[in-house]
Amino acid sequence: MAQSLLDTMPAASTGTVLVNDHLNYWGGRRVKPTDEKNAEPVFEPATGRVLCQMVPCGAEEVDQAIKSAHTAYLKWSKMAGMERARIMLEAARIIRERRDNIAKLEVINNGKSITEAQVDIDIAWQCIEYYAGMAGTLSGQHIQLPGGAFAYTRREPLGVCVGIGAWNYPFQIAAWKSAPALACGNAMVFKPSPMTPVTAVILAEIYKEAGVPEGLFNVVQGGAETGTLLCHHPMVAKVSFTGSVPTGKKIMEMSAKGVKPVTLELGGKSPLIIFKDCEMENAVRGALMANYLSQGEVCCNGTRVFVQREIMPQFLEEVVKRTKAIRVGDPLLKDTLMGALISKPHLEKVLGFVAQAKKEGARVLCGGEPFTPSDPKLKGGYFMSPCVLDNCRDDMTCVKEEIFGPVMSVLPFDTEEEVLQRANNTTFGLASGVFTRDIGRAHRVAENLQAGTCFINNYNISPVEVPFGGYKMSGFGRENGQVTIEYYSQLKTVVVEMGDVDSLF
Ligand SMILES: NC(=O)C1=CN([C@@H]2O[C@H](COP(=O)(O)OP(=O)(O)OC[C@H]3O[C@@H](n4cnc5c(N)ncnc54)[C@H](O)[C@@H]3O)[C@@H](O)[C@H]2O)C=CC1
Ligand SMILES: C[N+](C)(C)CCCC(=O)O
Repeated sequence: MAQSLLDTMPAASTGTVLVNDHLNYWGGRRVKPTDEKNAEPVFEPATGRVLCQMVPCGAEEVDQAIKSAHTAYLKWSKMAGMERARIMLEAARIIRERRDNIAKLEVINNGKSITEAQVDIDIAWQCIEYYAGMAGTLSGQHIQLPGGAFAYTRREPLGVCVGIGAWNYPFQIAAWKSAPALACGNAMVFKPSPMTPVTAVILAEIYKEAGVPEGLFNVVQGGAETGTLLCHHPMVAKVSFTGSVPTGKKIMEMSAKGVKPVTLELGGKSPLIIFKDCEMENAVRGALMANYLSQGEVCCNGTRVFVQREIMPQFLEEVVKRTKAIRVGDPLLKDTLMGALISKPHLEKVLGFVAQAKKEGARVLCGGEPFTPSDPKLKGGYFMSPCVLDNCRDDMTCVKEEIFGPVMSVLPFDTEEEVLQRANNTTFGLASGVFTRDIGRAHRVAENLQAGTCFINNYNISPVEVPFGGYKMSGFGRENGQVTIEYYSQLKTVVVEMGDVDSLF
């Protein structure tokens, strides 16, 4: 069924698509929701039109999805790692083949530009390909003990893992969570954000087509209530979450009741530090990459841009010029660089941050206003012009809180010591960045920034080989990279005696 929805994508344009397929998926097929009276409309951000209905799953449905995952887990976990690898590689291949159609559907549901969505889908199949490569490498240690005795360790899967996703990278988040989980021999029940329910189901269908056992990757729809049911379910072994800090805390509390390990990818207010010896052209590009991907709705964005005072005028001039040139509009058009924000309330929240910043003394150098593209079909869309704020101070709301929109706050600094102290003066610690030509300084700053990632002379690139995750209240656990295998598996120690038992009794 979804294949037919994907097949209609080449002809699809903004404002034309309706999704009528069922959006739940378990037992290897799309499942009709039981209680349609709780349906919530899902909007196409670029037009404000209803795209589909999202019907939250109740306890019975969540239970069915988890049981279906458990049945698949029993088969999948016993397969050779190499066999799991082969199936995952096939899934990656199918995604690559349908990349443009999946990206289009992602744009229609999420509002980001097609160019970005294509990159997101590429990162998704690369992630699955990467962990396919690791599925055959799982191994333990052999430890020699006295008298010929020895021990060995085995890396074993956890069981049924739950993934709970945010709306900013709907397909990619589902891939980032499922790829390492599946590589290790786990099954997954994934709950997308209620605002972006459409593409995770496509991933479920692709895994099935590639040959995973029925039920290995399932999708349940819903919001907080459905998420709560997932976290409390006794057959769930682990929860991996991407979203806000307040929800992350709740996930951790709920998981604590069942002593379930959690991975939390939470918000940020990351610093980007630009020293006067930087290569200016690259620093400006980096600042744009750090703030405007996905309409600024990115957890690791470098939204506090610290610029050394001597180069501030030159930096601002260039950044403002480039920001004004960003073409906002129909996200399915190739030359659009910024699409629509996720929802009307979210757009209003972001504009509210800009109004508050003005009140607290910031100066708007450009943007920060609702934007209505000239195309009449886009007049109900959630667009705004990207914004640069100057005259910012560390105590302003726009500098302290995660805005999750295209709003860059620029702050002057004088010395390395001062900027490090100010950059670290936050409860968040997801990412950070530094632009300088002094390699000693670059690595010193990287060492001293309290964040899970530090980009030197770039920002917001995300190769799947590289671990990603937070310090402090930005969460813990990692996604991507080799290390993530440890977050989706557990270690068994087997101790082997070769002699007689030397009993103390
Ligand atoms: N770190 C990141 O990547 C993200 C950060 N955010 C931040 O969070 C703000 C609010 O966005 P939301 O989508 O409302 O984030 P959220 O953190 O409330 O939702 C994220 C996911 O958690 C689920 N959820 C919500 N309450 C739950 C509960 N009690 N138990 C289990 N699951 C639950 C949601 O349905 C969604 O799938 C944004 O404006 C932004 O500042 C949002 C999305 C992603
Ligand atoms: C892909 N990347 C690095 C720009 C963002 C991924 C993290 C997120 O979910 O916001």
